Amino acid sequence: MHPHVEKILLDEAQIKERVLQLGQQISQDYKGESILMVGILKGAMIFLADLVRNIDVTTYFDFMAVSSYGAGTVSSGAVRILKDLDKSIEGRHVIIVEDIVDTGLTLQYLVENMKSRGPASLKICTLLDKPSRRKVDVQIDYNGFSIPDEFVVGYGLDYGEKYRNLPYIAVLKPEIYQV
Ligand SMILES: O=P(O)(O)OC[C@H]1O[C@H](OP(=O)(O)OP(=O)(O)O)[C@H](O)[C@@H]1O
Ligand code: HPA
Ligand SMILES: [Mg+2]
Repeated sequence: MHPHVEKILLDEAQIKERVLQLGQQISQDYKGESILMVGILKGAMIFLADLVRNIDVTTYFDFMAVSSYGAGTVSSGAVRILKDLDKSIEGRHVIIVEDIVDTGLTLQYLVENMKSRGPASLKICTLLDKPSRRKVDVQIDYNGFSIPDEFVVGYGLDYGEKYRNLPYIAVLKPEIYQV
């Protein structure tokens, strides 16, 4: 275990099993269609990479990068586009892939933004949901795990850009968040 980690919330085996289930469910729901998975950088990168390997319908990728947290643990509330999609999503079956839905502000912005581009359908898939922190109502179609109100890192999620490479989802020791 990494020395900065206080506790592991979800270990590698739990994540692997749930990601497999989500992939199977998406494959079933989109049978005969092709899907465009839009990964939200950087956090969703690892989840997306594992998820798509469990999907057996025709799958395309695109990416968007937005940022609202900067270096801290509190959302600034203002969502900035750092990288936009490469191509039009008009008429496509789009799934937004997120690592976590916390206040919901990022997702609300993304859903409104993408709906205006005329996809054939739009669904949301997130690995983690922190429902107790929600500030705006957002509909999640595929959720890996609901977690308590703790700032988590690992499996793509960062604190100050660190810890994304941990293979599990963990909470850091309090003294790490304070510095
Ligand atoms: O529901 P919210 O309160 O809006 O929080 C969720 C968003 O915050 C994180 O992104 P971040 O801005 O940290 O970018 P990152 O993925 O590059 O770390 C996370 O990846 C989600 O996109
Ligand atoms: O708990 C979290 N961890 C990392 N990034 C986040 N962005 C929103 N919530 C979180
Ligand atoms: Mg972040």
